[in-house]
Amino acid sequence: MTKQVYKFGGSSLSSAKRYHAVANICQQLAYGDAIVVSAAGKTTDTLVRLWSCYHNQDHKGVGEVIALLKDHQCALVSELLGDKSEVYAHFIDDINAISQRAGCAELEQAWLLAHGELWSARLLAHYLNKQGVAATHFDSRKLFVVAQNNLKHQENTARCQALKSDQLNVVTGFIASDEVGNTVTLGRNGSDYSATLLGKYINASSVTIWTDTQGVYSTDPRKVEKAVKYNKISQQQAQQLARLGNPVLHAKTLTPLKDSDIKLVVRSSYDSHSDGTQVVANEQAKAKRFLTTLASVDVFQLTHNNKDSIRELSIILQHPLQPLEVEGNTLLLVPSQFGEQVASYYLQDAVLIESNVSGVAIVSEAGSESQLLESAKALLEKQSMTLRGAWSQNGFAILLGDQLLESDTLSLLHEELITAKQELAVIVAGIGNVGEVFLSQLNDQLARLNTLLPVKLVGLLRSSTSLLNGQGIELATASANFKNNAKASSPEQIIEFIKELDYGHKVVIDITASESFSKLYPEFALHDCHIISANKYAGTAELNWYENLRRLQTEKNLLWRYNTSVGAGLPINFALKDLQNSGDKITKISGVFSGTLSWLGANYSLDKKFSDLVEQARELGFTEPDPREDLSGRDVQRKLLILARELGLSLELDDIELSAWMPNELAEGSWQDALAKRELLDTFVEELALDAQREGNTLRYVAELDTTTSPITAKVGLKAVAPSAAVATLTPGDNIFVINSVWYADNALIIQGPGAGREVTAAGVHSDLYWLCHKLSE
Ligand SMILES: Nc1ncnc2c1ncn2[C@@H]1O[C@H](COP(=O)(O)OP(=O)(O)O)[C@@H](O)[C@H]1O
Ligand SMILES: N[C@@H](CC(=O)OP(=O)(O)O)C(=O)O
Repeated sequence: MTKQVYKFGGSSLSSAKRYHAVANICQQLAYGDAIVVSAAGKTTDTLVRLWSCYHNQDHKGVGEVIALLKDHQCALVSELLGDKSEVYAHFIDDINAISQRAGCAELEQAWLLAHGELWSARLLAHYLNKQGVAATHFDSRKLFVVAQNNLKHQENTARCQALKSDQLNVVTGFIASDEVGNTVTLGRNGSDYSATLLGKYINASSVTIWTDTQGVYSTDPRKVEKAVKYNKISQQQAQQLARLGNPVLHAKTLTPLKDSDIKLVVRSSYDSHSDGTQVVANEQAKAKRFLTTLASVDVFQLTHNNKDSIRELSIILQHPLQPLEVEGNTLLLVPSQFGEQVASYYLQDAVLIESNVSGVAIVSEAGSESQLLESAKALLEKQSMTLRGAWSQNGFAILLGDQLLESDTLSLLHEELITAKQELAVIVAGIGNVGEVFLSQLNDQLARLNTLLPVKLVGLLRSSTSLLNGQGIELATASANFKNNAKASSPEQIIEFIKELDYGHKVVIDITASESFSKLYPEFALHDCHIISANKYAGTAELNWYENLRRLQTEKNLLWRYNTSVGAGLPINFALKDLQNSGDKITKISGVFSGTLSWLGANYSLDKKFSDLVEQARELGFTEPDPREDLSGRDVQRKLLILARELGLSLELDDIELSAWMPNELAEGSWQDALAKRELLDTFVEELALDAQREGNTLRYVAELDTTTSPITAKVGLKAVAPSAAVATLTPGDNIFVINSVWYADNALIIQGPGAGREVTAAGVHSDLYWLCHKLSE
């Protein structure tokens, strides 16, 4: 049976709530799997502080830090297992042992630091037991032995056979032992390395690193809001990032995976449903760009490039070192904490040229490093940063100065050097009427879009067939290509395709009118896909579903544009958003929201039979094949709901009062059946029109939303209006949106024009796509 390894970092175990979330993930695992844990939250940092107080003989400090550790762990254990539990008692014994050793100068650093992981493994295993899951905790000092700085792989593989196949195995990360049983650590952040080592030792099929971000991003998403999550990154770039000190993966994580088929994935324990980032073989991922900060490094110049010495020093420090070849010189960048060790290792063979400097590294596709370095230099100099060193080499560039880079400087660099290169993959669903026109316009639009960011069409979908090509589909021949090469495809296949797309950004453009397709939107969001929809179903779906989708999109920084779902190309949603963003408060929206009903309203008069007019409209292609879909008013009701939700109102479709432009008796059977009873329709309309005429009014099919009434008025139906009213003087077929707000109180803002039609709708979708590209490139 194939086994899997799951590693939960400190960020995933920082509180009782987080342990609970981790336990929920573990519930899904199979017995025999291994779970590698780090110390909870910042426990290792606290233990390092304790060591430093002890080392400096700061007895008061020792007491204070021990109290801190006690507070944190006791709270965790009490909340999860109670203070009468075996784990609680064991922890108290441990802390007493630490205090006692500190008191009699017998503390040993690695032994002390090991406690964070020991506490986590014990607590998680017992907490899983409490939840009915069989789990045992293992002290990895009994599994991983190191001799002269080298792991004894053969022996360790044999030792790891001790893991149980009928339980979950919770193993401490970060720690190992030497040949005589003394504790050693694998370096800060070393639990990632423990996880891949264990993966190798137990021949696991995958190792999943669970952390607090949804994967590996173009830069730290906590510092740069617009950081882009990558679905796939190459092992080479992951390694490069890690060597430069990026914390998302420890520098040695990839070493045990060399020449193995073990998959490596980074995922978020905060959002266990989302895909993470797969770290794949170099040829399976496009080269990406990354920014990573460097804090407190020393730069040494070596008198000669001795690769063996660098390798040996990396082993001693448990930190892979990255030599830089600059104009015939070899430079070595090391975290300042190792500066003294490096100096005493090399003695006269290395000269310290910069001490305690900070800055940034850019990891990029080969060939662009020197250009990126020059651009970054110019940007940083503009920010008044004095550079102490700037170098580039195959695959990366480094810029160092006196200060750590602030978020705004990082964001600027990210915007100028990283985002600009992210490609957008476009999948167009629905290539019928409007879709065809959209595609034919896309060719011309591409030049404009490409000035913002590179855009590539990768998928064309119809209801049950699709043409999918992650490398890109030639636009000029796309329609013919679809006709000849489209294959039957299920929603699952489409989702899988989207999941695997190796692009910085992805968007599904939904030009279908399919409710079942709209149900896939949450899946699109889970796979980091933006959405543009002309389709009205998702925007008017049941509130709970709709709000969950919105929440997911917000959490993942995803954009959803749906301007054409109301009023085709008319910029109605845009206008509402814009007014609200500029501080206005919209009080009322009313108007005629259907081209068909607009045409019928403008052309009807008492000297005509309404049913004849409807038939005429149907023959002209102005109605749906079954005109009752228009006459029911359901479509207008959906449009009003989309606008109401745009204003932040939590309404359901049925909260909007609906009266159809036909009597209920006509709803049954086919349109032909309804036509057989056409006099019912004619009388229904005639009576209402006569009533209106008596008051000097005329009939229009109107949608109305008024937020100033209590309760809110939201209704759709026929209304008698003055012949001079804006809704009555409309060009037949046009839509009109009448907006009242605090600023447009007495004199309404009116948006009017064709609210349907292939060209304007397709152009409206392009407007959304342009907006999306603009936003992504900002
Ligand atoms: N490019 C990046 N992608 C994702 N996270 C990053 C990146 N660069 C820096 N980070 C930071 O790495 C952190 C995860 O590393 P770490 O705190 O060591 O996690 P853990 O405790 O799970 O091992 C994230 O919280 C994030 O702030
Ligand atoms: N607890 C150790 C090891 C580790 O890997 O931690 P994390 O997985 O939280 O980065 C450290 O802080 O260095």
